[in-house]
Amino acid sequence: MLMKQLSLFGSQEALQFPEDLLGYYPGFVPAGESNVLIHKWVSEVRWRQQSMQMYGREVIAPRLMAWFGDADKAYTFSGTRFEPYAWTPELADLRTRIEAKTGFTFNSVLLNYYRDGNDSVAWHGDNEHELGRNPVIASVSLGQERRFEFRYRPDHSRKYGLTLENGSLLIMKGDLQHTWEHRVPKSKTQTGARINLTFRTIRK
Ligand SMILES: O=C(O)CCC(=O)C(=O)O
Ligand SMILES: [Fe+2]
Repeated sequence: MLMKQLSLFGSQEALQFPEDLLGYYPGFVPAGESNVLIHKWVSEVRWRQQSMQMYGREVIAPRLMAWFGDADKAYTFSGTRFEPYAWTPELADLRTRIEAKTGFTFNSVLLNYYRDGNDSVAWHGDNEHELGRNPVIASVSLGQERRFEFRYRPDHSRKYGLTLENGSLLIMKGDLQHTWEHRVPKSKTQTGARINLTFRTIRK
């Protein structure tokens, strides 16, 4: 499934993508449940639009964010400190299902709300100090499918992409965050709302 998904901007290089760094599980959240969760979270979550330091400049993040997790697990990225909201029953349930499926454990989750195709996340790696070396990140995507792209840090011309479908679970692991960057580019055609959840382990 992943091989089929990992289409390339170039050609036969797709074969060289280190697949042990990714796991992709389409349909992890059933469509009906996904719909209910999106509607609930769009209206109930206390979303924040962060301003953050990007390449030395203050920029407003082109999406909304919310951070949930164990009370003592604050998270700092791009110069902003996030104090977590407490786990909700739905988020705790999703976490349990991911842990059961993958065998990995998580103590926090970042929600990103992409209101339409103009919302995006720029090239970055989730290699913050709090996540430790070779973090495992479980990414659940709900709603509008969007393109998810990777580029190799030492050579930006090595790029790959996959489509994160409604209800899919993507596992990122190994040294992916240190050796590759990822992004969700803006889209003129994928205009619906999307919520992405990245389950993480804050080490402190
Ligand atoms: O929305 C996504 O699929 C990815 C979000 C992301 O990369 C992040 O929150 O670090
Ligand atoms: Fe990320």
